[in-house]
Amino acid sequence: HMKVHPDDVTRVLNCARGHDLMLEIDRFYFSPRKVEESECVCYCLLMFDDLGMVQQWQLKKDTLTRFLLFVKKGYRDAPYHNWYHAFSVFHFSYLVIKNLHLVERGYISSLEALALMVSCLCHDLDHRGTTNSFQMQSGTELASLYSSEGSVMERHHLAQALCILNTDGCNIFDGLSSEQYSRCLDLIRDLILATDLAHHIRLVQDQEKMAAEGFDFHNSQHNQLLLFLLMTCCDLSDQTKDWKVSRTTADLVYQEFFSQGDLEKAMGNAPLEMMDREKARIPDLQIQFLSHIVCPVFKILAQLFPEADCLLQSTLKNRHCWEQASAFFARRWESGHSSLDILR
Ligand SMILES: COc1ccc(Cl)c(-c2nnc3c(C)nc4ccc(C(=O)NCC(C)C)cc4n23)c1
Ligand SMILES: [Mg+2]
Ligand SMILES: [Zn+2]
Repeated sequence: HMKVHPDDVTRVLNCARGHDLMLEIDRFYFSPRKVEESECVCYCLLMFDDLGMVQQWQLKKDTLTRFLLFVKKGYRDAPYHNWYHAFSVFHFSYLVIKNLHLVERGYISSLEALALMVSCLCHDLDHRGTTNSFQMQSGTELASLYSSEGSVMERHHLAQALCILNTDGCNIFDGLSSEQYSRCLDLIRDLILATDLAHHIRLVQDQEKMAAEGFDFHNSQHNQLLLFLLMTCCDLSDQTKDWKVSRTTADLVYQEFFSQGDLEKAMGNAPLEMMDREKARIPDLQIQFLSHIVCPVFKILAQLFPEADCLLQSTLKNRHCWEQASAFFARRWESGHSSLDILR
């Protein structure tokens, strides 16, 4: 089973002690993928501290460090769904809490902010780089455990998160009252399960209605819809960065998709076109994904928070880049070329 060495904890605590937050780490345009892997855990500590959470929730730094190291070890080295994805999703939760002033303005409570950040860190734990439908179709052990409830992978990510919290010396919430503790675990459960895109697609019309009507601070439904929206925004946040990050992320996602497609073909199942390396047209698929999923989500966020307009603009700019790439490839596909090399 996963182990964390005491020297690792000491090394992170020493790193955090003398460290300031990296310049501009709290800006929306900052890409967390630039942080050295060996410094990520130290920066998680600094971000929790920067938001006053260490103080407010009496988080013990050695417990938090051990928890973070277990979470980092809990991710596999899949092309996309790895520790860096978790770290960047967590970083974006820090950005929205800090830059949209979510707690001070009363949109979410400080406990919800804590649960949001911890859920982001844990939301894809032990991901194998394959989808929920792949679990069901190939009858994996995770499907046999969770397929009756749906959201197979998300239930596994949640189980892994709870397992780490129950590991000796890793319960970061042991400074919370029993009422706060159970509320926090309920939030983490709902927030991790909300990262299933199928769950998001069921809710997005309600979220659009909420943004159109205006956020109602006395409506607990609006509070919950906002928390789920924030989880999806964090999970898709690579698409709010510059073109190089957006394109590189798409590369990694399609590495996973095409590997799954290869597996499905080997098993005699026909993969979705977006998973078939022989058929997928990445620029066109990305235009669809940005148009149908990503841009609508950041449009809702920008309607609720004017400061978030820059995020919507970035996703629209990235979609435009894919449109130009698609037009370019359409000409090349006519003349028989097919590699994406020009995008390097
Ligand atoms: C928020 O939860 C997730 C879960 C899993 C993934 Cl891989 C992603 C994700 N993160 N970045 C990407 C990029 C750049 N392209 C993607 C293209 C298609 C899809 C996809 O799942 N299409 C199925 C359809 C029913 C929507 C997901 C993509 N994606 C997000
Ligand atoms: Mg996921
Ligand atoms: Zn994710």
